[in-house]
Amino acid sequence: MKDPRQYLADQLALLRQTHPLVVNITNYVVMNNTANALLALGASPIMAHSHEEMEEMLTIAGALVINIGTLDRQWIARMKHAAQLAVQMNKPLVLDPVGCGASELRTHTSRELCEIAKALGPKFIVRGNASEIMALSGEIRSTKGVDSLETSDNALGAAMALYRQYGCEVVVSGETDYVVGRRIFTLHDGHDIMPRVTGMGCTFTALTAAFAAQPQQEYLSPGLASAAVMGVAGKLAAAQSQGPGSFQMQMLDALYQLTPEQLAASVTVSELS
Ligand SMILES: Nc1ncnc2c1ncn2[C@@H]1O[C@H](COP(=O)(O)OP(=O)(O)OP(=O)(O)O)[C@@H](O)[C@H]1O
Ligand SMILES: Cc1ncsc1CCO
Ligand SMILES: [Mg+2]
Repeated sequence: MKDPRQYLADQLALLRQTHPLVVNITNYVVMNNTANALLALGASPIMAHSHEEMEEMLTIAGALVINIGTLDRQWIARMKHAAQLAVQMNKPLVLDPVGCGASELRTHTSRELCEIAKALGPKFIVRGNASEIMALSGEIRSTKGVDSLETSDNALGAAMALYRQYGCEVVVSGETDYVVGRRIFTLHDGHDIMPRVTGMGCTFTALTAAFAAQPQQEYLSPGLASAAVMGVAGKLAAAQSQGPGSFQMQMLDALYQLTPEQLAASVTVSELS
């Protein structure tokens, strides 16, 4: 990869030209927020989950999000079907294992989806908070819910284990974001108000899919691009906000206003050697 900053600027500029379509199977809590975040950044969302239309959806889409946030038996069947189609059609898939570790159902379903999606290799990406990534890898058995009890620093080993097991890029969010693939990057942007707004992680996941939908380059790290965008937009939005309510609104505006130059200049990224 050329300089990661140049890569990030190019990725954002490309997204603004191509408006990639992202199909989202996601949870009831965040459907509206994530659709708006994708639009604000310059991508195009569609929320769809029925068996009958999934093949057509993936034909026109650049990538698929599977977010297990409000799963049940029927949704799980839809998620597995969509994941199988994504593999057959070689479409990038980003999994958000929301609440993995909070129930056996969530942990088991996340692992089943990983088993299906691993055939995609680096076109499969897992984005979760530290607790979710540690539970998915088996490093911890249970978690409190959808919010992380662990720091992302503690999840680096689990992320590396998942990368080895499934060949996927693994993105761990938190005060430090870790992007673990063939190379490992850390980012120190964002703001501590972000975990006080529901669905910021789900937005991170959806934006990851928007970058995954971009035409391939020499080395593509959709998680690096989305981590940078979330972090820099988060910093800018927090500076304009009084609390979680105004932050949500400011975040959409920041995603909309963010320029490739600003992204490259403001991101705090380094590579672990
Ligand atoms: N303490 C923090 N300081 C700075 N940024 C943070 C902090 N905690 C989280 N973030 C940022 O907030 C965003 C969401 O990460 P988080 O780990 O809260 O996701 P999550 O737990 O999956 O969220 P949700 O399930 O509500 O969607 C990321 O962009 C991350 O970098
Ligand atoms: C709060 C919550 N519960 C299930 S999904 C979700 C959105 C944030 O992950
Ligand atoms: Mg989450």
